[in-house]
Amino acid sequence: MNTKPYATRTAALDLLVRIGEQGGYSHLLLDQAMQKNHLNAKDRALLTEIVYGTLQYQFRLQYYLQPFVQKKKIDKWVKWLLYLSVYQMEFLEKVPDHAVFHQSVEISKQRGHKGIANFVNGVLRAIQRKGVPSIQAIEDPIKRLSIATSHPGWLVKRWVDQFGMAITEDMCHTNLQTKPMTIRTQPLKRNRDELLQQLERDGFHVEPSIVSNQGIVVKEGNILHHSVFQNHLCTIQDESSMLVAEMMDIEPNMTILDACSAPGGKATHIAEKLQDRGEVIAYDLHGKKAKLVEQKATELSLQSIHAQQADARKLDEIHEAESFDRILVDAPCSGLGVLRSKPDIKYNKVAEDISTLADIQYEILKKMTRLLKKDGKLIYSTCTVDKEENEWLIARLLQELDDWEVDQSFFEQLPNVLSEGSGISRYGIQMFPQDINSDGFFITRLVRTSG
Ligand SMILES: C[S@@+](CC[C@H](N)C(=O)[O-])C[C@H]1O[C@@H](n2cnc3c(N)ncnc32)[C@H](O)[C@@H]1O
Repeated sequence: MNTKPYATRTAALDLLVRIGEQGGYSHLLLDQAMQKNHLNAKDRALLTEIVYGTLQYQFRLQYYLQPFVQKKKIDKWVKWLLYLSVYQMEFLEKVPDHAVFHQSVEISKQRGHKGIANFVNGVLRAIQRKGVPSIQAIEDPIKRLSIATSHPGWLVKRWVDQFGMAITEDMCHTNLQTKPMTIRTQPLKRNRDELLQQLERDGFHVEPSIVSNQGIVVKEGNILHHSVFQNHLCTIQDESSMLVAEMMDIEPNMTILDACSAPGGKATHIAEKLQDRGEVIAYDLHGKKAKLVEQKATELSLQSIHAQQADARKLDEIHEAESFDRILVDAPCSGLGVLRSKPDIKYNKVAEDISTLADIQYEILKKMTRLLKKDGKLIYSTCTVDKEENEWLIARLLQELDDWEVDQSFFEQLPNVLSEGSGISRYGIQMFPQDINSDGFFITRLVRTSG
């Protein structure tokens, strides 16, 4: 008997219970499960699809199941087994219903008993017979969008209040789609044109990024298995994330502070922009994470990065005032711009988390103003879509510090494709995931007022 289908579905079920009930990180646990179960490439792809798909559509699956399960009390693992089964029936055309029934029943018997197997079988067959309930029948537009795209109601409402229905709708739907892999060349090792040509020759479908002259969008092909990735000629980075260092206006020989730097995606990009001449002083609150920055710098053969542990809120005790040409605060944030790769975030965050984070972001940013040279530039970024952590935070800071302003040349230097987008405000740019099919990010650049 081929046990592989059970191995993949059983692994998917274990992961979903762990992530869904205990709040584990989806990307880390998925990696571990793949290694532990020795799955081949096809099963890895199926496991990823089932785990991410079920997590992404959790609310919609719950809505689909509700009329069939009603108020019956079921174990958590049975709930997740039903979710992953209905996900396959509704979203995966290549998996036939009879295979889903068979595997779900077998898993129910192995993990529970015959009574559970009968229940699961009954629910799934009733869904096949009667069909799932209609989403269009939900009258309230916020609730309809929340269920259809499986985002918490409070978050949909918050986004609609802050950005309007059209942007929110687009964003929620984009959050369910996969995003192309993007890489950043290490230009001191290999220039982008050469890398593009090499990858094309090797059968990849690649395109140059429109926001970074080091970026490449990999439309087809698995870069993780290619020597250019394994030999660290490039690194994986989202395009919005690449835009941060692009907007720092960096020149060689500068002294740059990266206050919240782990795992080092932007610190290494900054060092590359410096042509590895100058200094990148990189900190992170966690010592172990600061080590990751060092490791990434070593992999990419960058000498100009010095990473250490420190709380960014106390850096004025370590460094003298006006020490840096550029300071980056890529702040700890709610991560609402990266829901495509980390779907668990949307279920775990609550509105109060945002206010707590905004206080920390404010404190870090304010401390940094002392450390910047008179003619320096302070860059603030988050991978989130929320005004309290972004525009309103900058507005609050500028109200308190009347000798600071948003650097107007920042807007002139934005790539054309973004310069007239809906996310531009006087406080910076809010990139939505749908803008260039990348992560949601906020970026701005502050300077002291002249005169
Ligand atoms: C968004 S991540 C930074 C990502 C990084 N810049 C990159 O591009 O790879 C935010 C980082 O801030 C760190 N952090 C959180 N609170 C901090 C604090 N008070 N001081 C310094 N770092 C902090 C977190 O550990 C986390 O690694």
